[in-house]
Amino acid sequence: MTGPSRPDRPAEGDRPRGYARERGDRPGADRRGGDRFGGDRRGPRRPARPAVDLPRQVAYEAIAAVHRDDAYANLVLPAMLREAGLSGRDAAFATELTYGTLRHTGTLDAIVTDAAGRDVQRIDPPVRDALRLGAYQILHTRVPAHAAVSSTVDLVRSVGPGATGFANAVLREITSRDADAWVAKLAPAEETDPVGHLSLAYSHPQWIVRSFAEALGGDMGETARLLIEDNERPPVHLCARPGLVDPVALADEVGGAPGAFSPYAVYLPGGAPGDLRAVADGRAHVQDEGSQLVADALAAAPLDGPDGRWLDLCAGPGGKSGLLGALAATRGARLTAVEVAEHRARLVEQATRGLPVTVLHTDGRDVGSDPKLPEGHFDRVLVDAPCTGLGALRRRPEARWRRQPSDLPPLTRLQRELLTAALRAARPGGLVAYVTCSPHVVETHVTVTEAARRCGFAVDFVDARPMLPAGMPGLGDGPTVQLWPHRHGTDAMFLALLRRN
Ligand SMILES: C[S@@+](CC[C@H](N)C(=O)[O-])C[C@H]1O[C@@H](n2cnc3c(N)ncnc32)[C@H](O)[C@@H]1O
Repeated sequence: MTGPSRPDRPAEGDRPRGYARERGDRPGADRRGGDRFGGDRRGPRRPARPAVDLPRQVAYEAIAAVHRDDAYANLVLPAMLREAGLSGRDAAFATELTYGTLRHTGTLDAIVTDAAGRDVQRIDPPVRDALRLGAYQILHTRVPAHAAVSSTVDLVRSVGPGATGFANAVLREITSRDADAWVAKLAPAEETDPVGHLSLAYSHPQWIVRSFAEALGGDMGETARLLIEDNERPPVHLCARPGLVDPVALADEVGGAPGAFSPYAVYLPGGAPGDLRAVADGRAHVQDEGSQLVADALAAAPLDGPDGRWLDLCAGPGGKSGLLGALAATRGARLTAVEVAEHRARLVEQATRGLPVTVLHTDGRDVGSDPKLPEGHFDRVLVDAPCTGLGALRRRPEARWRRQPSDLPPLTRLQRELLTAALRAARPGGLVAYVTCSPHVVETHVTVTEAARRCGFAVDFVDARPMLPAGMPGLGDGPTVQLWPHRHGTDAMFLALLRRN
């Protein structure tokens, strides 16, 4: 690996002048007391001349906050956009830069390492984040290369002034190839190391590529299509709550389109769904179509005997409880929604206001010991278990780099315990839906099989496929269902339907 020759490359360990986090300075902060984006908090706001245009400055700040403070991009970015007064195309550009850079970080880091001739981890963090942002613009946007380079060098001038020459040289080297040519140079051969190849080509950690490939039966071509989909901007779906609004009418109202599969889904063209009247007044909520389908499948499954007591054992923040609560209202049933985290239990209360839902702030594993969660009591039980979230990576751009294989053992233990509790909560003949937004087989098939084997009473698998819309393609051989972004346009939700005997 060689880097460009550059006499002005900072020496290893050089801390650029003026960069003094230990004094409380933050990259981009105005040392005279101004805010991050040029305002002066000590006096009346006056126009400031930022070194970099605001969308790039905001994207940089969001990326830096994710890496420096372990922030979540989907939480910090909207606040930063508001603070900077960005909207419309500028906000969309800042969002694209932030999310795109975070998603592609693995591949961008390999390219920066090669172009710099030094491991990206040894570059000062503010300069490193600026280079990632610059590399993303060069390789994945229509920003002209010279503009991407000069704006990034301007950014480095404010966040790591000693490194402008270095940044300029690295970025120029990156412009020497397009994204495909960089992958051809740096990725291992597809034939000898397919996982390593896909990992570098589509910017996912190898262990995640391996787990997707396993869940897709070893089909590397399909795995590649999934990884590509994970790098796209995810669609926004609304759930038109049954009994409260018709989805076609809702689609008209919001300028969207009825969904392809869920009878409640409306696809939004863009914008801020939180601002919609239908969401504010509780006729609809934001929810991936796959989440709607798995919750609806539980409600749709045939059941002998009473059908008035429904339970959601992992309810926060309340998306599936919102749909199940609305369905319960149309069928004279009542939903008990359990959530262990207090603030999330409050979110469930907000999400189910006006619906026949009782929210319990308690541990779902307390079935049998909590008098409000008696054993053998419920007709339909949902356990939407805490999981790695590998099926929703397109919605959380930094998540793929944060998750580790070591997250699996504690999560799968909890999943087994919650599913066992759900089976105990169901009455004989009652139905349990086990759901994850992860396709990792350890969280799906292994968890379900183990819990069913060890729960202490007989359990049957119910074929879940007929509970999904007729004609829905790509549902596999059953009895469980795995949805996929690249097949169905949904998050990768897993569903197993069990009947307690
Ligand atoms: C995947 S989320 C559920 C999403 C929810 N069903 C929805 O559609 O909005 C899992 C939830 O389970 C909660 N949880 C984790 N451990 C729990 C436990 N022992 N008992 C009850 N809830 C638990 C988490 O706090 C989290 O809110």
